[in-house]
Amino acid sequence: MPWNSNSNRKRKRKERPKIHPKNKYSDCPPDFALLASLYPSFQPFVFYSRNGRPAIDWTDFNATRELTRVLLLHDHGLNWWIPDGQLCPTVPNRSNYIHWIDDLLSSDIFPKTNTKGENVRGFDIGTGANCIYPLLGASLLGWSFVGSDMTDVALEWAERNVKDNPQISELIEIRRVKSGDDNLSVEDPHDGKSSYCESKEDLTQNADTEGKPLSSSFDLPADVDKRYHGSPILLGVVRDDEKFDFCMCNPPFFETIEEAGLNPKTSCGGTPEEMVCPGGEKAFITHIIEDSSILKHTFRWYTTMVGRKVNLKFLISKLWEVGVTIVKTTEFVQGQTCRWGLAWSFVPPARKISSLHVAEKNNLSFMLEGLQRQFSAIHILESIGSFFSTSGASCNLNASPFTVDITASHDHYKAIIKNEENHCDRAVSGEDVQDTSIISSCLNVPIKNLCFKISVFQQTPGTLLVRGSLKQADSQVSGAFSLILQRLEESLKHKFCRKKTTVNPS
Ligand SMILES: C[S@@+](CC[C@H](N)C(=O)[O-])C[C@H]1O[C@@H](n2cnc3c(N)ncnc32)[C@H](O)[C@@H]1O
Repeated sequence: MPWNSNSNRKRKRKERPKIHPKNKYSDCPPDFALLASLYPSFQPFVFYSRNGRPAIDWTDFNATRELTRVLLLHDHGLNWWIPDGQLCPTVPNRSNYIHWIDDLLSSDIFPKTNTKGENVRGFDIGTGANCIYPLLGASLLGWSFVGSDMTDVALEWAERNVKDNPQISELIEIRRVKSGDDNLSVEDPHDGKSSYCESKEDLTQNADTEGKPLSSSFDLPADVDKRYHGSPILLGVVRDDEKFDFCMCNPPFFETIEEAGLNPKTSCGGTPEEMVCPGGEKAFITHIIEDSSILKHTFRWYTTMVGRKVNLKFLISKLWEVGVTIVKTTEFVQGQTCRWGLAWSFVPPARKISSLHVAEKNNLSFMLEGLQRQFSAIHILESIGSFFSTSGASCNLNASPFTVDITASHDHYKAIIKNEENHCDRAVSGEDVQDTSIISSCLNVPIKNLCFKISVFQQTPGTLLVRGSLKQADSQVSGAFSLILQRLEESLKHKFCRKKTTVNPS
């Protein structure tokens, strides 16, 4: 198994390039011999293989649980335990997800609302008895959390794991999601009283006769049983007045417990309640997407783990259908296990506005991700040509090396901007109102001829980079150039990517 001798470490690190660089274990995997010498309770689980390397039996639940306990204690100062059979998390693996969320929050994709690390508030969907994400997020980064779950054992042990760590206990609230028919309320396990209850009417506005949510865009093809019909996930659990920076989720991945018990090489426990839900992760995450399309700006980022790549593709197409503004994915690899991280948001990206202020730039680029399969670089290039030529600008298209040279007068420029305003079903959020007023003032200032080149580069299948290079150095002209590039980006995404251009205000 991983994390043993130096040579093995090097080999494994090469094989597992996806461990996050900020992960405590990326350069320094756990040292079993050291841990065994420091923690006598761990010692019985460590043996030395023929080549003298310390190892543990990964098929022994007690061994993996004890390893998690000592790692949380030794490296994070956390007291932790779970009862027999509950899902046992691997600490390096779970830390990767936390660091990825930290990257999302620190990126400049959206306008900042939090100073890094301050008052970041997360929601862990299905925190489990192990409560691993709130414990790691609070101890590594000082984040506060609501951790939801619905089984008695998960709630009882998550509470215990929080209380046993007084240094961070104030940061974590464990919230009960009621299961069963009367599942439309949540309880605070501290006092057992219902702390929130959305009216059944509100929650079943789009419901069938059995109270199961109905949504045209979410119906899983011709298989009613595969639609999620369990307890509420976000809607009905999150309170009206709450805002979060992110939510995260390690969902019940499987449709049956037989499917769940498929990895004979490890024993990480996991009860049917933890591992299984009707329709599996596809149905569970589809329901999160459905909730997010109603809750919208309640969360800056919605995130989840996805266990199967085929589901990832399906879920990404659902996201574009509901009008998200951005989708991000990553891969979490550890040993033999590979999972994906999926993140989305309804917040308008900051770049749209900031590029107006960063008007001095002569080279601007954007990505076209999630291209529909039938389109390639040549289609994009031709579309770029017609985007400019319909406004009267002169275009010289070169199919090798995929460039278009454009010369546009002030009138052409005005036509490009106005045409696209009419064509695109543009957003009406506050930011876009501001955007529109800046555009009007830009259009009224006469500019010289604009000369620029647009180049198209293939990145990966389904992803292209479009770069615009202005041939003049003039701040007034580069402001107009920036606007043109925005319009081009909107137009191409609208035409070629599976994404709606409309951003509905929440
Ligand atoms: C795979 S476990 C994840 C546990 C923990 N977060 C981890 O990563 O090890 C999934 C958890 O989701 C919980 N769960 C299932 N449906 C839920 C719902 N509607 N709301 C909240 N939790 C739910 C299960 O009880 C279980 O604890």
